[in-house]
Amino acid sequence: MPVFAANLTMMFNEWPFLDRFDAAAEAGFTAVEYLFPYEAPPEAIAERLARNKLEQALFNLPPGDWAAGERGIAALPGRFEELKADVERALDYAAATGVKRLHLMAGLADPSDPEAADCYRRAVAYAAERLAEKGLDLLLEPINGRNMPSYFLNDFGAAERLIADLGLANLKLQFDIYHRQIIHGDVTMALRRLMPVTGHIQIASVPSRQEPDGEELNYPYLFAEIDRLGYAGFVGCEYSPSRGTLEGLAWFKPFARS
Ligand SMILES: O=C(O)C(=O)[C@@H](O)CO
Ligand SMILES: [Mg+2]
Repeated sequence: MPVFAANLTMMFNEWPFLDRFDAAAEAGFTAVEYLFPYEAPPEAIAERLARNKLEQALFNLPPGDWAAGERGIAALPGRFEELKADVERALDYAAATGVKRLHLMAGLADPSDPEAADCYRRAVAYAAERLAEKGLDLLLEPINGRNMPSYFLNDFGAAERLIADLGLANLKLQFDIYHRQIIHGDVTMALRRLMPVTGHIQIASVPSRQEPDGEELNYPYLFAEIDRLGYAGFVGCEYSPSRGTLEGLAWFKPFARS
C-alpha cells in the first residue's frame, strides 16, 4: 500500500502553515511534504512533526527569489556561491525535520544553452555530494511547460541521462505523475523503467491537478503498479483540492491511519 504524504503547500490551505501538520494528521496522513519550510523556524516544524507522529517526506532547497519569478537557480550562471549557501540552509532544516530527500529546482533557462547545462550539472553534482555526506538523497524533477513556462528541466529523458551520467548513488528522480502525463504520457511504462532511479513520486489528476480520483489517469491502477514494482518511498499528494481539502479526501479513506 503506498504511503501518502499530504502536500501542505497545496492541501490544507484552510489552516495557517504550522496548523496544517495537525490537520493532515487528524485526516489520517502519516507523512507530509511541501515546497519550502524557510518561513517557519525549524524547531517549530520539528515540534509539529513530533506532536503528530508525522514523517517529513520531502521539501525543496531554496529556489532563489520566488516572489520575483525565479524557480530555482541551479542552471543560472553566476549563482553557484548562493547555491552553496542554500544547500547549508536546507541541511539545517533537514537536520531538524529528519527529512531524507531534498528537491533541487533547476530554474528558468533554455535547456539547449550549453552554459546553463554546465551550471546545472555542476550544481547538481555539488548538491548531491554535499547531501550524501549527511545521508540524504538529491532529487531532480522534470516539470511541464504549461505550469512552469521556460523551466530548464522539462523532459524526463534529460533527467534520466544526467542521473546516469553523474552516477551518484544518492541522485534520484522525483517522478511527478502529473508532469509525466502532460509532457510524455506512457506513465506505466515509464514507472517500470525509471523505478530504479526514482526517489519520490507525486500525484494529481490530469488536466486539473486536483484529487487523484478522476479525469484522464486511472490512479487505482497506478497505485497497484507502484506497489507491484516494490516502491518503498512516499507518494506526495501535490494537488489543489477541488472543493475543500477534507471534502475531497474520499479517495484517501482506504489508506488513512485511524
Ligand atoms: O511543481 C511541482 O510539481 C513540484 O513538485 C514543486 O516542488 C516545484 O518544484
Ligand atoms: Mg511535483
